[in-house]
Amino acid sequence: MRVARNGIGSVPWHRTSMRALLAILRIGLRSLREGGAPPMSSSSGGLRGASSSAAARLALVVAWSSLAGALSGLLPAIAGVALGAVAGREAPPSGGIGGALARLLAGAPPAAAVLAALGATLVSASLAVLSGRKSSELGGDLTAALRVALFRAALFASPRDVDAAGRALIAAQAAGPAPRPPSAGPAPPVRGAEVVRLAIARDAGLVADFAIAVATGLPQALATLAVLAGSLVSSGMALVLAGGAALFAASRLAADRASGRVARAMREMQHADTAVFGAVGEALAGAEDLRLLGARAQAEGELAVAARRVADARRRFGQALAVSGQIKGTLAALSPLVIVAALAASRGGAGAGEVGELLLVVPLLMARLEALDALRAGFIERAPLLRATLALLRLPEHPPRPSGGLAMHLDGEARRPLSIAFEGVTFTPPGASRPVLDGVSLSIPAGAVVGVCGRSGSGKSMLLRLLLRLDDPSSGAIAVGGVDLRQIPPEELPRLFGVVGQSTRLFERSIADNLALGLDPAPTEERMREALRRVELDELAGAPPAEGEARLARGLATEVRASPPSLSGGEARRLLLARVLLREPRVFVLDEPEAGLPGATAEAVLRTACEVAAGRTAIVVTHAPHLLRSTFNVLLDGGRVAAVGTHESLRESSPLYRSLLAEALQRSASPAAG
Ligand SMILES: Nc1ncnc2c1ncn2[C@@H]1O[C@H](COP(=O)(O)OP(=O)(O)OP(=O)(O)O)[C@@H](O)[C@H]1O
Repeated sequence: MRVARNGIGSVPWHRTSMRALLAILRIGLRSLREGGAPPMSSSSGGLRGASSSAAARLALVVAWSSLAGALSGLLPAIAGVALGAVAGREAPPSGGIGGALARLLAGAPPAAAVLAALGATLVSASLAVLSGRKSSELGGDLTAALRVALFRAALFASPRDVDAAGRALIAAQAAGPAPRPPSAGPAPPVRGAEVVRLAIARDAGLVADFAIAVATGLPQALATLAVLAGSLVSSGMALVLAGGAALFAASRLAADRASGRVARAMREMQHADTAVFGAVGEALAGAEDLRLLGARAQAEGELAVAARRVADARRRFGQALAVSGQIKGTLAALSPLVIVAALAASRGGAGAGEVGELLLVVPLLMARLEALDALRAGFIERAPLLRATLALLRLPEHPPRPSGGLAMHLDGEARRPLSIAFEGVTFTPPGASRPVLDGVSLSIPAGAVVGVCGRSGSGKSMLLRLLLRLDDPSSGAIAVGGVDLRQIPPEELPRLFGVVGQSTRLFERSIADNLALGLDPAPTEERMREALRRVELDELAGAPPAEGEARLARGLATEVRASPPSLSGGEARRLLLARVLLREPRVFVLDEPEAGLPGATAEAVLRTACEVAAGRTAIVVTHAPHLLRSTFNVLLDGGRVAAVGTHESLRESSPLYRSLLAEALQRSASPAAG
């Protein structure tokens, strides 16, 4: 028996895969029921129409499939009776379903028996078509619902966890005794987030299709086999059942090794596909950087390696599939032997009806056993995919919600500024050997604008990450307005903090859409224009061009493009500030809002930022302390608070501050900086 490598222990594959599939199905159906929208969303979501009692639809599909399967199990007996009637046999078959049917039709003209057989065949085929249609509809809806559920899980989780899950997914696909691909050089790098993107785009469909195949194929095959078994045993043809089962068992044993190879080849192929997807995503996003670095040929080479691996894996998959198919085909071709053996056992006592029934029973028996085997192989092949998909769906939400009684809301209070307190905050990144922040205690009064400075790598950005709950302290606590951050529901954080960070980005949509992102109701155009004017972006506010100015004024409908960029660095930074302004946050968090801008622009942007923040609590990280002459400043060194004070007092008391000041002044004075 195959044993799953899933970290759960030595649990057989079929139990873990089946459990994973059921759990995924439950999550998918729940997502379908919820309309595919996250619980906090106010929109109804596009799937709600399709979601009406998803579980009931699934139950109906299972019922149709079972009925279609049971009826097709009856068809050989019905056809046998019809053949017997046409052949003019006097005595009806003694036992079984055939006997019962023959007795039912006794005395009826042969044409009636033939019509009954045709009618039953038609009904069975119609049921199968109906169940097929319903199941493919459900499969489409389930794919959409799983995509949404996977996307939501990834979006609400910590990026660290998403990256780790993506890497684990690839590791699971690579697990097992798959032969290392012989060609194509070193393995392409794995990008966790890209793997998760592919899981949402591709794997959701694979998993949904498999779930529906199991939900329809399993009951159909079992129902047919149960009816066939009942019919054969009751009519004294148990030998046919035993012969068919023996032949199938032999085929399964022979094909088992081959389907193991198919499973490994399939995983290898998915792995290689993922590498291509990751390489394409990264290279296209950084195409201009690659060109400027002269690294386009290298990127092309890496993609070629990944693409060659897919070709190799596909070839091996095709070979393994052909061998496994041949083994099954050859043994299926031997199935007439079972008929011959059954006829020999009847010692010539079989009439046309029985012969006809046997001719239909054996292929049907083999087909249904093979359908069951295909599902079994499917479970083996997809075991890593199912487990990894479930792990993705179960990614913990970040930041975690406060448990019921602990939740505190800052919303009810007047919109007065809030104080901030760091108390003995230490943070060591997962896997790192030493803390990035070490016992930081800091008290920021309500309404103060505080500058944070320090050398590169001193922990300035990390301090802000912890305040924004992008990470949580390893020890110590942070309080805002006297409330521990961990007690504030995560959905309230966007209204609490207005952030312009080093990597805060605009999205590829209009300026108005960028400004309104996350605000419900969206601000009026007039409010947007006012915010743009406050950050000195009059041109984007739609003001007419100055007299004699050739450039046409750009307005709120102007599309933001990242590559090539449609806004200058300074414009983009000001637009981010306008976005923060519109949110009316309680605390401004600005991480080097002037970074990368030339001297005069940097100073102007920082001045605007401080004006925007005036009267509210604000933390401004900057490399240029001289830009924060009027604020109370905190100096970080090696993850610790080295000194606090006004610009003047720090200049007098701290050699580190003086040297940072000198470096910053030198930078802003040098032509390269401006
Ligand atoms: N996941 C991590 N694992 C290990 N070290 C990390 C991790 N994240 C950050 N660090 C380290 O923590 C230190 C502080 O980083 P941080 O980004 O806060 O510095 P900073 O003061 O903002 O620097 P800069 O001014 O250059 O932006 C750096 O040395 C950085 O390499």
